[in-house]
Amino acid sequence: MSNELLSPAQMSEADQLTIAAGPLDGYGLMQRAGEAVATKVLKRYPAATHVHVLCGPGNNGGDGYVVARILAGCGVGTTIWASGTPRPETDAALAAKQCPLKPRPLSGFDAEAGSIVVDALYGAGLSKPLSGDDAKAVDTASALRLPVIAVDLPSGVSGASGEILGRAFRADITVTFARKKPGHLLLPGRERCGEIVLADIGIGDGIVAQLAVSTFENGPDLWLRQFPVPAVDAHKYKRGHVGVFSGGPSATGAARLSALAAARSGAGAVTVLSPANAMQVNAAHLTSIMLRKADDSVDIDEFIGERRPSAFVLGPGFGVGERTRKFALALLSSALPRDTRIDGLVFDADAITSFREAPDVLFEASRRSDASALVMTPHDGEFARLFPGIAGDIAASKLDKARLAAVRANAVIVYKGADTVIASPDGRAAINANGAPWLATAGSGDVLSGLTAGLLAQGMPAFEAACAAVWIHTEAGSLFGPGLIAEDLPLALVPVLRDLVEARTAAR
Ligand SMILES: NC(=O)C1=CN([C@@H]2O[C@H](COP(=O)(O)OP(=O)(O)OC[C@H]3O[C@@H](n4cnc5c(N)ncnc54)[C@H](OP(=O)(O)O)[C@@H]3O)[C@@H](O)[C@H]2O)[C@@H](O)CC1
Ligand SMILES: [K+]
Repeated sequence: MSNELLSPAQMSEADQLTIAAGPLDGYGLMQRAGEAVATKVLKRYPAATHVHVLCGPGNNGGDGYVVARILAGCGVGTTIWASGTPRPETDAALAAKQCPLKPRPLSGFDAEAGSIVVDALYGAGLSKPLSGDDAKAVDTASALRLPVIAVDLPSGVSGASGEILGRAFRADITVTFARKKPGHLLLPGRERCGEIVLADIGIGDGIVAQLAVSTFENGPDLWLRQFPVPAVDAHKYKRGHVGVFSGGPSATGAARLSALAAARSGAGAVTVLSPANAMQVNAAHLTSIMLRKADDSVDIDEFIGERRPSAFVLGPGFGVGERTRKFALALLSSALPRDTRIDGLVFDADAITSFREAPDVLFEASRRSDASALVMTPHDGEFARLFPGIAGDIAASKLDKARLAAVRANAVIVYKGADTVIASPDGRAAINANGAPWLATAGSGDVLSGLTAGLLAQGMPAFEAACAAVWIHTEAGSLFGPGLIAEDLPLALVPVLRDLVEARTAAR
């Protein structure tokens, strides 16, 4: 699997394991890294008049000296601008010695139009904010609008978190090695990477397998095997039944969007559970989707007992308050194995906000319930309401925060945004990078929660269902493009679902 994401510490471990296994040593890996970058420069910018290679004091700079040596050897006008000198007897020092070009101090960095910048200042070893000549070099490259190829990461971007330390280059291309790092996908880092090119430098899949990686880039590779494809003789109730709770008479649209998405996902039956006073409004807008009154927990119990639903959505348009808390807790206690078996619960929007004063009540109930059954889908504001301590931890990345929250809540957390992170209480996490700006529209989250419930109802495990729903949702948004409104989304899911079903069937 090549969708693993390696933290800088894991990358260095992979480096050490590869060296220990032979035949490549550290200098050999550096040669390969430099070759990969130089090849990209030559291919992508064959008409470049001059290449300026900015080299830092560590191994990222070492890669830079290799790039400069190769380019100069190919007859490309090349200048090295060095920020410090490599420590003696390191691979970087050897790479600098092997390079025939005399470095100039970075303080004097200047360039002419038509030239290219190779940023090899800092990569995995970035340890503090860029300052002084380094920061000035970022400003110069940006003011001159020069194309930038970054080695491993744009200098200034943290590979672990995607944070920008002080200043960072805005690369057109980032060439990274073996596997991507979380900082390539998390914002704001992702925006600084440009096109990301993954180069094989001799760190094999077997080496990566030894690292027991639990962070992934979200994509079908991660969950296609569990993606539901109905059997030929599938009865509608065998394909899962989703219950979606509706708000009052003036707040029913969100539930219907959610219900439509659940139906499109392939669930065999979907019921909108409506307060008595909103039954007429809902009835006027529903056709294939069923409708049932649900005013209190007795109604919920009856529905569960009679219709055996396999998943629920609670939250969209439902309202914040005591009634929502009661419904949420009733559903969680229904998910207990001694009671009716429910495959999945999706709590979104108001179901999350309703527990802002007492999140532990929710977490306790989820701990008592079937741990794998609950998926919560907070955006930034909702996340901060439910997990104020975690949200305020300035040392934690979005990836760390989602992971901590998943453990705290004993639930799969879909921490939404343009870089949605999905985290499971078992430690696995995925970052979604096929984000579409068109999805930032009212009601889009309601569609996501319905889609997630639809996949849960068809037996997909919670982490995989959440990852699949997020990916499908963003893919559909990208395909639809400009003009997208939430009403379009359930139908826009269809071509994405069709491709997945085909891929799944072909893989059988
Ligand atoms: N691992 C692999 O598989 C392979 C890795 N390879 C390459 O190695 C790179 C990692 O190398 P690396 O560990 O030497 O770190 P690197 O990014 O060069 O920086 C460390 C130096 O910079 C300094 N420094 C940091 N931030 C600073 C700042 N803001 N301002 C000023 N100084 C700062 C830091 O100082 P210190 O923190 O020690 O005070 C230290 O001296 C990796 O990205 C890839 O390109 C490839 O060769 C092949 C295989
Ligand atoms: K760099």
